[in-house]
Amino acid sequence: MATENKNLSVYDKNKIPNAKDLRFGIVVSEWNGQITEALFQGAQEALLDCGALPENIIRWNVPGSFELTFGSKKMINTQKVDAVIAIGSVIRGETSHFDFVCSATAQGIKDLNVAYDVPVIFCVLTDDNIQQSLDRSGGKHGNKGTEAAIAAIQMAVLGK
Ligand SMILES: Nc1c(NC[C@H](O)[C@H](O)[C@H](O)CO)[nH]c(=O)[nH]c1=O
Ligand SMILES: CC(=O)[C@@H](O)COP(=O)(O)O
Repeated sequence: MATENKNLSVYDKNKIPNAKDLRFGIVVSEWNGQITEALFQGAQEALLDCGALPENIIRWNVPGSFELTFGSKKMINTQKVDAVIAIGSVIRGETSHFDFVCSATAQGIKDLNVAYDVPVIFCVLTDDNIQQSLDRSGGKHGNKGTEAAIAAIQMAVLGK
């Protein structure tokens, strides 16, 4: 199902575990800050709505999406979190740099999920234009940050 057929912000709170005892790290890329701030707001609001305590949400900023892997690894190694949400916005430019940044970021975050026992949620928009990014960070398709927060809660309690 493509995003256009699903609202990223819709969740059934009754089916989501309470997050009051969970600690979350959120690593936010500063590239395309208008978009990543909206994604962060969506994620933070959903975590709080599901019972997370404000003091249990630790936010770090990194320069760009490529640095999300290192930032998430350092968050895991130093902050005793139950899940990490990696937030980024990559928008295609004139060159193939987009492909390398997207691929490296996706692979890097996947590698963290293999190497560590802390889930790292891929909340990185990889869009062809700014409108697609706006539509997925609080626009007509909802907020990917909300979706990522719900996934973070679900993965944090998986197997417990
Ligand atoms: N063009 C975008 C970037 N580029 C920067 C890289 O992510 C990285 O910070 C740089 O190559 C230094 O290592 N990053 C984004 O997050 N979004 C973009 O659209
Ligand atoms: C995703 C990128 O790195 C891209 O926005 C950079 O733009 P350009 O390919 O025009 O240098």
